[in-house]
Amino acid sequence: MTPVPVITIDGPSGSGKGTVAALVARQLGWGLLDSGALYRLLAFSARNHGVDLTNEEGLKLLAAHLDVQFIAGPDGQGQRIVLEGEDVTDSIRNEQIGAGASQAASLPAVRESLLQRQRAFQEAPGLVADGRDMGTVVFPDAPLKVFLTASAEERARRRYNQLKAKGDDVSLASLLDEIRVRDERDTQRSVAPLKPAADAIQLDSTDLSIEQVVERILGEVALRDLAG
Ligand SMILES: Nc1ncnc2c1ncn2[C@@H]1O[C@H](COP(=O)(O)OP(=O)(O)OP(=O)(O)O)[C@@H](O)[C@H]1O
Ligand SMILES: Nc1ccn([C@H]2C[C@H](O)[C@@H](COP(=O)(O)O)O2)c(=O)n1
Repeated sequence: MTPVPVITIDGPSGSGKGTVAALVARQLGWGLLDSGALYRLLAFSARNHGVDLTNEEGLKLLAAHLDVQFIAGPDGQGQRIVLEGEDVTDSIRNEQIGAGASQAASLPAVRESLLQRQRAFQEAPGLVADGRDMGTVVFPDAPLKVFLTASAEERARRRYNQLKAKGDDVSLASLLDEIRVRDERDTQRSVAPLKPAADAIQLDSTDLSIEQVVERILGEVALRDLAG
């Protein structure tokens, strides 16, 4: 039987993975895995349940029992994320939860605990999965792997514009610092560090628009005849 095709999009924070993955998935009519959301949900849940982000055993248990639903939005709208019956889609999108997610994600037992949950997203007709280790660990046999980057300055600028548009009070300099700290932790951890898979296509989006990145990826899909 032909395996369900997976496109993996890995890269550092703010490179545009989530935005591009959602657009590619929508264009192909495939499912979407926002793996970073799982680590964010864990950090959010840990805060709610009073579990310290260094408590590996406690986080492992929490990860194994995360009561979460990803609900596809109506056409043209993003998916909603529901944790223990509460819509937390927006509450998990801030730099504090992002930093907590990065901290929890450095613990081997936490990653192991979330592995099967991520692989269960591989359903017909196909899956677009974004994160840090989609191509290296979670879906090593994916027929198309993309490693999406952009300069730290450009990523901080994108994040600044995104948060400003939401009405958040943010500073470009501190966002750049946070991005650098997160890059350092995500690339230097001992398990599943952020790095391109040996067979990944590397795409620097610093000077590309979102539409150009999506087009490049869809071009690779067509080259490999993945969409049937
Ligand atoms: N090529 C691009 N040009 C300009 N802006 C972009 C580009 N790609 C993404 N953006 C914008 O940058 C912001 C961050 O993008 P996104 O959330 O997709 O990044 P990410 O890599 O998924 O980050 P994280 O890993 O922290 O979730 C969004 O506001 C998005 O619209
Ligand atoms: N596959 C993944 C996805 C995410 N993480 C960690 C590291 C990130 O800093 C944090 C938040 O992810 P984001 O939502 O910003 O993509 O979660 C990881 O280790 N592996």
